[in-house]
Amino acid sequence: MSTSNPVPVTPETVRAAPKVLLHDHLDGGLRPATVIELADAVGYPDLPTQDPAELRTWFRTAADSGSLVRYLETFAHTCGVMQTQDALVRVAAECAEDLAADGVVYAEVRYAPELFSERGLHLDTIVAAVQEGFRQGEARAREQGRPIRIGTLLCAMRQNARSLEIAELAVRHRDSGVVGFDIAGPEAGFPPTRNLDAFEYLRQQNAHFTIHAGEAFGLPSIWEAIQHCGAERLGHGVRIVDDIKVDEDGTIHLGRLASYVRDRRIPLEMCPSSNVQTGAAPSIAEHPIGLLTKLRFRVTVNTDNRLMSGCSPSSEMSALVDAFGYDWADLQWFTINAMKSAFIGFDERLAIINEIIKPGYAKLIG
Ligand SMILES: O=c1[nH]cnc2c1ncn2[C@H]1C[C@H](O)[C@@H](CO)O1
Ligand SMILES: [Zn+2]
Repeated sequence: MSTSNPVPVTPETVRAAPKVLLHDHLDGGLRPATVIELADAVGYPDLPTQDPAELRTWFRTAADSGSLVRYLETFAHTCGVMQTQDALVRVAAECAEDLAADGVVYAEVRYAPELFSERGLHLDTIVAAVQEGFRQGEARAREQGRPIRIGTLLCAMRQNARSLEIAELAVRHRDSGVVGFDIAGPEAGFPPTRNLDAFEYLRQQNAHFTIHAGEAFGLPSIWEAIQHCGAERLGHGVRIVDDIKVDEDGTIHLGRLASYVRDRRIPLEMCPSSNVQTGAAPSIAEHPIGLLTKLRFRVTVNTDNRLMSGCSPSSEMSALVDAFGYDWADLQWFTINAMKSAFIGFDERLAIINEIIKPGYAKLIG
């Protein structure tokens, strides 16, 4: 990791570095001003304030509860304004632009279509509108000299039991940019095995899926997600540390599940700021990402919900630089880990690694 003439690692240079994002919720990343404008346009009356700066602070504070269930309550306001095709196109386009401006070159953005049908939008219409928005945002980003590619993941909400229907929706739209499936929502009380029919269907369709697991609930959730459901990646997966023991003398013991996750290179979609807010980790400095990175799990760095956490892909990476002293080689490693773990084709992943990520970091490493 020694370098001849590296560019200093600062928030600005980290922002300029190529990054890859696998775990970012569309309804958790709206611009505060957009929430307010859309609330006005669609007639949503329940926003806590009409001032963008105050709203930004409100989301962050309200999500800072130490509980996943209360954290999730804040999404009522974002989903509340995402109930028309125009709103969905706009939110998706701005998402692509914002990620591109932060240096993201490839992102998988997820959302639950069932949450946007309160006013009667059909699920297929919702997916088409979001895809249209991403294409518009990609085009604008390209014009601004920040090309980005966005793949979409469709989530089913654990508490709603509509996962097979959403899995079928994802497969129906696989040729227009939907690259995978996920289940989200409250974890405790809603084990991933409640959705086995959806996962079975996806496997039969050779489709990809990840599962939020090991965030608000521990090892049984991770074990079920991998061994019963067949998840290719873990959303968060942070509680895998419960299966790792560190002796006082520093000797490290991996349990069978932790070994399996590491040996099979199962990607961990880690979201440090979100985990601190929901109580899954005490602080960034004490976040298990430090240990898991040291042990060379397939760690990736993600935002989860940029609005609720007041973060961006680059701020999340910079926070890790501050906490753990990571250098460009580490940041490149996270980025390549993420790109290797994406749900697009092998040839496309390789092209982004070789043509964009490696040359980008080579310039920074010096
Ligand atoms: O970190 C999370 N865990 C579980 N569910 C989540 C998380 N972040 C967002 N969600 C939920 C709230 C959104 O409305 C939904 C789809 O994006 O996914
Ligand atoms: Zn999430």
